[in-house]
Amino acid sequence: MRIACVQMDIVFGEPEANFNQVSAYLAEASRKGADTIVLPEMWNTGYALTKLETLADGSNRTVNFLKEFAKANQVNIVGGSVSIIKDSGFYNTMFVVNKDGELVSEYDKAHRFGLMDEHIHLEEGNGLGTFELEGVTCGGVICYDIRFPEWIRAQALNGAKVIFVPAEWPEARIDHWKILLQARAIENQCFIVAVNRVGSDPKNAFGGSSMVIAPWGELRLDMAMQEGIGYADIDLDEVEEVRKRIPVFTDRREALYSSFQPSKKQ
Ligand SMILES: O=C(O)CCC(=O)C(=O)O
Repeated sequence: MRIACVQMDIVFGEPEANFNQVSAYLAEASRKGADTIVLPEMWNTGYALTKLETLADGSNRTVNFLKEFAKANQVNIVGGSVSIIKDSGFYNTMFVVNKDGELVSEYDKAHRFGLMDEHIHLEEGNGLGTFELEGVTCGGVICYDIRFPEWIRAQALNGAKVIFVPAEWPEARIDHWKILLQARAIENQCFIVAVNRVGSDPKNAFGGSSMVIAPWGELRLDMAMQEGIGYADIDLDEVEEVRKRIPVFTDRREALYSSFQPSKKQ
């Protein structure tokens, strides 16, 4: 599977400019033979959370745009995430479409990041976010979600062999990003494809470092601060090889772990 990671700057609060940028990146990546193109988090609006009433997608625009491109160009798109409006409020949502232009996943970010006011402006998701792409079970989580190892583990236990992570991760904590992602790949013995943005918004400078990490933990792509598209070819047989070499999933002791769950506070 040839993966293309779109490490772009995002124009704060300007969906039109961002749709134009993403169109150009999708066209370039598909021209260069990508099977699966991955976008960053909240690429339509950036973190313009106080303006979501007017800016967030309430019309299926993003889904239709991704579906049409995917079908016309026979490419899978892990559509990063976008801000959208549903009946119950605003969400930070990842759409994934396959080469036939079918929507195979709609995942709402499960853990809201307080340092960036998500808990004030966004609703939290409750779905797991695993999906099939060309017969391979994949997972998707968004940015802050990677700080919750049990959440990524739940995807791996549900069969995910490749986990996609779109993000807007600040440069100030980019060491955490790199270490957490590598740990998530090693402990779950799966590929991690993580796409962060570059550039800045009024509150944060972002740290790039989009990466493809193999199930043994090696970096197959590290984009550092380079703006543009990075490519990596991944061989899914590696997942089985690593899982055979060190059979973590066979050796897990679920009953033991649950016997030590802390009792609820009164
Ligand atoms: O966990 C972090 O340090 C960054 C998380 C974040 O930026 C986000 O979830 O948008």
